[in-house]
Amino acid sequence: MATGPGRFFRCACFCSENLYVARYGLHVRFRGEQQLRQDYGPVLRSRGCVSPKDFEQLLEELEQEVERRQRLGPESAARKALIANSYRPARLEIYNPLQDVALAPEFLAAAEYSTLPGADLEGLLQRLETVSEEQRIYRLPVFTPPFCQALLEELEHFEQSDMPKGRPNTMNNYGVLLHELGLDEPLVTPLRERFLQPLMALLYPDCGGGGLDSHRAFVVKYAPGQDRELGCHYDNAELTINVALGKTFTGGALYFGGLFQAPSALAKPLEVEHVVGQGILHRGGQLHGARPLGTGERWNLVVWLRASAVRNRLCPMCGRKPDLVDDEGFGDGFTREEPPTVDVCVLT
Ligand SMILES: O=C(O)CCC(=O)C(=O)O
Ligand SMILES: [Fe+2]
Repeated sequence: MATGPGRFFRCACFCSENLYVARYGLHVRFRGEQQLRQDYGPVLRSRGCVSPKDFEQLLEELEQEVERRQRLGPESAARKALIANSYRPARLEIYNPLQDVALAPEFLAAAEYSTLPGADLEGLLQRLETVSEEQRIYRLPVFTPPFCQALLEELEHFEQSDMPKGRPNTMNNYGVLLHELGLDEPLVTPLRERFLQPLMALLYPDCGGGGLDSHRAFVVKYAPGQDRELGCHYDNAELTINVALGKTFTGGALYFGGLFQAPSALAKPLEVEHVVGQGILHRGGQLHGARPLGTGERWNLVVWLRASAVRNRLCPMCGRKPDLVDDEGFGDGFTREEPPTVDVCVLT
């Protein structure tokens, strides 16, 4: 069902900033031909956009991408309504409210610890793996193997159905938007509110971890003949959890650089292998990408976690005060409300 304009908004920059050109491995700002030539002429040439035809093709692609982004909200709501009316799930239990039995014991223990009155960061760090202390990247088991399996089966069933499918984000072409499938309410929102929120509040209090009030959740799929890797980017999120669901694969490790707000280039990226069932926690602003898939298929659940109290001050995508535009559902997590007083500081 379409939710229409509501509490959450997106920033107008969505249609003009951070347009991804996979062929040249570049994110660009786009306001028209002249601006594109002026701002990106040399770097585009250095990446192989040399002939007038190359440039014309790029222009056309960018214009199409802007139009696609402008249509995104209403089209997504229409898909969601159609799926709710006509799609027959294979694994109905996935649509039941999230049960503790779906969650790995380590995840339950870490989340439960985090809700205790005396809980602190040191205690939580004993209950998860620190991948990088400096970069504040952590990992822990999230779902049980049977739940991963059931979710994968359901996602594959949906993929093979004749239902309309949206792209998970502006860089991945294959996967599933969980809110379109109706999985936000039973699965992702409880996961965020009951489990991720207490964890993130201890791990990242300075990034809005204690004030997560919306999310965008999707599954990315990598397979031969489809997407195989993901370019370097930062997420439109304060915090991200990325859970490997399966299937069996080689390659596809995540690599991390510095924070986009303080780029130190990707001189020596940190490589982090995906482990099926486990989730990697990182700051949305941490530059990262995914290495090429070797063999098999890789499906990962990615939840971009948003804290309006942080993003209302500064849109992470354009770096300015957000220019609010109505949107469907959680939009891009901006609100008009005065931010509640939470312990946040803007990253610099
Ligand atoms: O492929 C992956 O595991 C990373 C996906 C990702 O970074 C994203 O979708 O934001
Ligand atoms: Fe990402």
